[in-house]
Amino acid sequence: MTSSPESGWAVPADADSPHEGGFRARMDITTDRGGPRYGEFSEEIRRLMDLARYACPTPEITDELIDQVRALNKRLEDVQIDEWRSPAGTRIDLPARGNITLPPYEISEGGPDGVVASVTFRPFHLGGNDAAHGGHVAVAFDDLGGMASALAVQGITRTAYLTVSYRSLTPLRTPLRMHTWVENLDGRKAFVKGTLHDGDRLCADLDALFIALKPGQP
Ligand SMILES: CCCCCCCCCC(=O)SCCNC(=O)CCNC(=O)[C@H](O)C(C)(C)COP(=O)(O)OP(=O)(O)OC[C@H]1O[C@@H](n2cnc3c(N)ncnc32)[C@H](O)[C@@H]1OP(=O)(O)O
Repeated sequence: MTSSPESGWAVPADADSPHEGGFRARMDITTDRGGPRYGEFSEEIRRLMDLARYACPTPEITDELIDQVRALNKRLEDVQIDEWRSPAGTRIDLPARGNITLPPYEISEGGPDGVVASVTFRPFHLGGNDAAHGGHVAVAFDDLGGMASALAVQGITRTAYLTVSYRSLTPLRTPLRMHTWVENLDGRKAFVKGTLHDGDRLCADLDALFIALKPGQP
């Protein structure tokens, strides 16, 4: 078992792990894990986060909610699995590969010219004054910048640096256009640029370096 002493949370270690360096040496992709309604489950979890972010329950309702969320967590504890086989991150048929920790996005283009996606920051991605938190904007750039670099090097990359310039407020609940592309490929180094637009308005742009991992590199 791999465990986190702070929370007592543990996931079963995979005796036959496909992890041989990088994020995932063998991409074990399937759209079956979690079942046909896994996308609905992810969406309900996001909705839970949205509602919790803006909720102001009475003490009695907080007591009730704790019991209900504990029961839900208990149910999820029973079906824990290692990161390499969890649907979250491998369900390529779902927004953001089914990864509920990412701002949900849907890719419309992905290839040598980069990646174009529609990203929607949810109410729970609030930074302040109804605008997205800058950290969540960086998360979206990291993932889609990582995808553009992975496509360019045809392998796994890791972020060496990532600079986001915030040009105007990024709205919540609005489909936004994110474009990431490799400006320059120099050996293992992929210099990536990116933009995030709300219609014609530039919300943020990206300047990042991703490094292609060597075989076996963690
Ligand atoms: C399809 C699926 C898509 C999924 C996308 C998911 C994307 C998510 C991406 C991430 O979030 S990754 C997590 C955040 N990143 C990290 O945790 C990385 C931590 N750092 C490292 O692991 C290593 O430092 C790193 C792999 C980035 C580089 O180490 P290496 O030992 O492989 O490279 P090395 O130090 O030999 O440097 C290689 C080249 O890069 C240059 N370099 C490395 N780090 C740099 C840096 N920070 N700034 C500028 N240049 C840098 C370095 O100077 C050198 O240049 P030259 O080849 O010209 O000599």
